Amino acid sequence: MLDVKGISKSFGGLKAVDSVTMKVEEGALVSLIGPNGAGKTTFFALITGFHRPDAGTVHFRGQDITGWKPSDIARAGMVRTFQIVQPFAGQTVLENIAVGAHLHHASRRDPLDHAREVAEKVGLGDRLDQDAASLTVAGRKRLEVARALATDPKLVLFDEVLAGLNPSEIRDVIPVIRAIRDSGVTILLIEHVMQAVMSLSEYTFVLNQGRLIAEGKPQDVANNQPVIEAYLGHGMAERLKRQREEAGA
Ligand SMILES: Nc1ncnc2c1ncn2[C@@H]1O[C@H](COP(=O)(O)OP(=O)(O)OP(=O)(O)O)[C@@H](O)[C@H]1O
Repeated sequence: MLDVKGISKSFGGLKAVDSVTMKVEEGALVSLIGPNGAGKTTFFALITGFHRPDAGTVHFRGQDITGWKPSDIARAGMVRTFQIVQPFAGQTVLENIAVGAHLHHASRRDPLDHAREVAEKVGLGDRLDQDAASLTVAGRKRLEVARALATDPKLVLFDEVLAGLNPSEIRDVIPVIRAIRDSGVTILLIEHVMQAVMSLSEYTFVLNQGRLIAEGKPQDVANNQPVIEAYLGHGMAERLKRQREEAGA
């Protein structure tokens, strides 16, 4: 479905994304993790057309989409969410969702009907007429998911949709994400909430300082020495191992 080869992006002297290669299969639910500043959001921006790569290619559903505009990539079926959710002020939840639906359904069907269906899916069905600006953080996150879904994506990129939520809100949203995948949408998510990474994703990619340093099943990746070092600092993997051995001895 998604085939990224050797993609790179520098800002001044900083290599934010450094020759990253990644494949996501159709129907997968995979995650992209890494410490702050690792390049995750920049990677999303590169593959969805918000930044132009310095090098590398992006193929989506067999088509070379490198350098395409975000709106054309969305029309081809790939959309991203944003970390900072900014609803259109003065508009209702329904209207906010319908903006995304309009992108695809202008000539086919009523965008408001489609938006209603999407709102149900993400648990906003009872808040359709509320001013979107009055939603709580959790509500705004659901709205961001809904706006992406309203474009009828084949692949959706979620950028920290669980950030800022409390544990019970996270528990509520995890089944929503799973249901989206089960409805046939492929998902790649950036996530810091490890509970979600572990329980949701079947496969994980790890970025550090712009480079892909590990990939595999989340449980395996979490025990991978370079990954532990990237998160906790140099020498940490060895120290943890020694602690575990001492505790077991
Ligand atoms: N537009 C920009 N101009 C200059 N530097 C940038 C720009 N966007 C990102 N960077 C830098 O690129 C690096 C990667 O940033 P990015 O936001 O992609 O990381 P991230 O992994 O998403 O981090 P976080 O988990 O904190 O969101 C950082 O050092 C950041 O400061």
